[in-house]
Amino acid sequence: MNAQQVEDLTSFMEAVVRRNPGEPEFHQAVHEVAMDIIPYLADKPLYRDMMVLERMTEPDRIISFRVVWQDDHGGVQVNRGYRVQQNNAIGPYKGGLRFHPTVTQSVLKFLAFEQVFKNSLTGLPLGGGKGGSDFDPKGKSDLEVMRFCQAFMTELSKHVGPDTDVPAGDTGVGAREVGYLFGQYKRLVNRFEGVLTGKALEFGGSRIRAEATGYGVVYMMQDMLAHHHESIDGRTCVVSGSGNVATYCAEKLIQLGGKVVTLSDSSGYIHDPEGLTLEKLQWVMELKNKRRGRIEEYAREYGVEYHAGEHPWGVPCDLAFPCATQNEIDGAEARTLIENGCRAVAEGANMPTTPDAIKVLRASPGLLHAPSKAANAGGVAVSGLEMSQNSLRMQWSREEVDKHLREIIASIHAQCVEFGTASDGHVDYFKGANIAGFNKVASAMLAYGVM
Ligand SMILES: NC(=O)C1=CN([C@@H]2O[C@H](COP(=O)(O)OP(=O)(O)OC[C@H]3O[C@@H](n4cnc5c(N)ncnc54)[C@H](OP(=O)(O)O)[C@@H]3O)[C@@H](O)[C@H]2O)C=CC1
Ligand SMILES: N=C(CCC(=O)O)C(=O)O
Repeated sequence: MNAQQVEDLTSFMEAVVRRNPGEPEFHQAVHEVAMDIIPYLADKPLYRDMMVLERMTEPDRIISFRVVWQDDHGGVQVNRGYRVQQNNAIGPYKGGLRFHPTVTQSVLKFLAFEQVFKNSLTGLPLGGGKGGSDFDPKGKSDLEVMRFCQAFMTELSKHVGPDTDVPAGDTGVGAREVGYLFGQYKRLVNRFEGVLTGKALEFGGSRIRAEATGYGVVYMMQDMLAHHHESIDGRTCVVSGSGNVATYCAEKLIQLGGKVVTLSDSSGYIHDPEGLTLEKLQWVMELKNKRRGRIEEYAREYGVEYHAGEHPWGVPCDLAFPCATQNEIDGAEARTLIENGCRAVAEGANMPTTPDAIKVLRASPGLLHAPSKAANAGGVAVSGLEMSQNSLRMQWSREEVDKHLREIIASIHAQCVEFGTASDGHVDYFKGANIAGFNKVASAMLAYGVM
C-alpha cells in the first residue's frame, strides 16, 4: 500500500470503530477485508463515491431478542438471541446459528460480515447473515436443549423464511439443534419449507452437508498444493477442534493419505504420533456426538498424550487446519508453525488467525495460507445446494453433491488465484478471496442505486 492508501485505510477503520464501539471481533473481520479492498478501489472512483464498502460494513438490520425457557428442575432461564441480517444484495440472508457462552453481538457481526464474502465466492445466490445465542448446550439435557430451541425459534420465525433468511448450524448447533428448530418453525407457520439447512435426510436435508465444511477445507488445501505441484499424500497434519468441521476435515485427510496427529477441544489437545485411523475417528465422532464427552478420553482410550489447556500448534507438521474457533492461532504460534516447517494453512474455523498471526504467515514466502472465507465455504455451499434440492423437491445422490462441492471449491481457488497472484507468481489467497468476494456483491449494490 502507498501512503495515500494507508491514510484511506486508517480513516476508514477509525470510522468503523467509532460507529461500532467495543466490538473488537467485528473490527478485526472488517480490517482483514479493508486492507485489500481499499487499495483495490484506488482506481475505482464510482465504488468510492457510492460508499460501497462503507455500506457493506453496515448490517441491513440486527434483530436481538429475549429467550426464556425452563430447565429440568423447573427453574426459569433467560438468554439473549440474535440474527444479524448483513446483506442480501445477491440472495436471501444465509448463515449459521452459534450457541455458545462467548456469543456477543460483536462475534455475530464478524461472522455475518465474513459470510457475505464467503457466500459470494461460492457463486450461488446467497446473501450473508449469522445468528445465535449465549446459550451453552454443553451439559444440558436433550429436553433442555429442545425447550431452548423451541423458545428461540418462536421469536426467530418472525424474521426468517426460505426466500428471506435461511439459518444453519455452526458452533454448538448440530443435527440435534437443527431438528428441534425446524420442528418448531413448522409447527408455528404450518408450512413444510426449506427455512433451515443442515436438516436430516428424512426432512429435506442434503447428503454430504455434515461432511461439507471439513471436506471443503481439505479440497481447498488440495488445490493450493496442486497449484504448486504438491499433494496431501504422506504429509503430517495438525487439526484443532473435534466437532463437525474438525472430524470431517480429518476424515478426508486420512482418505487422501494425510497423517492426522492431533485433535482438540476447549480443554486441551491429544497428540497421536502414529496418526488417527478412520476407526479411531469414528470413535471420536461417537464420543462427541452421542456421548457428549471430552477429547481427553481419547488419550486414555488409545494410550497417547493429552495436553491440558494447550493448543496443538507446537506439534511439528506440514499442513495446519485450525477448525475450532476464532483467534486460536496467535503470532507466536504462527512463528512456531513456520519454524517447524509448516508448508500450508487452510482455515476451517472462521477467522482463526489473529492479525499478528496473519502478518507472520504472510511474511513467510514459502507458506500457503487460505483464509476461512475461501477455505471453509464448503459448508454454506452445500447448504445452498440443499436449498436448491428443496426448491426442486428432490434429493441428489452423495456422488452428485460431492461433485458439485468439489467444483465449487475449485472455482473458489481459481478466483483466489485470479485476483491474488502477484507479478512474481506468489498467490496471496487473502487478497484474492477478499477481492473476488467483494466484486459480485458490489456490482449488485451499485445496480440497486442508493439504499
Ligand atoms: N458447521 C458449519 O457448517 C461451519 C462451521 N464453521 C466454523 O468452524 C468452527 C467450528 O465449528 P463446528 O465444527 O461447526 O462447531 P462444533 O460445535 O461442532 O465444534 C467446535 C469445536 O471447537 C472447539 N471450541 C469451541 N470454542 C473453543 C474455544 N474458545 N477454544 C478452543 N476450542 C473451542 C469445541 O470444543 P468444546 O467441545 O470443548 O466446546 C469443539 O471441539 C467455527 O469457527 C465455525 O464458525 C465454518 C463454516 C461452516
Ligand atoms: N456456519 C456456517 C455454515 C452456514 C450455512 O451453512 O448457512 C459458516 O459458513 O460459517
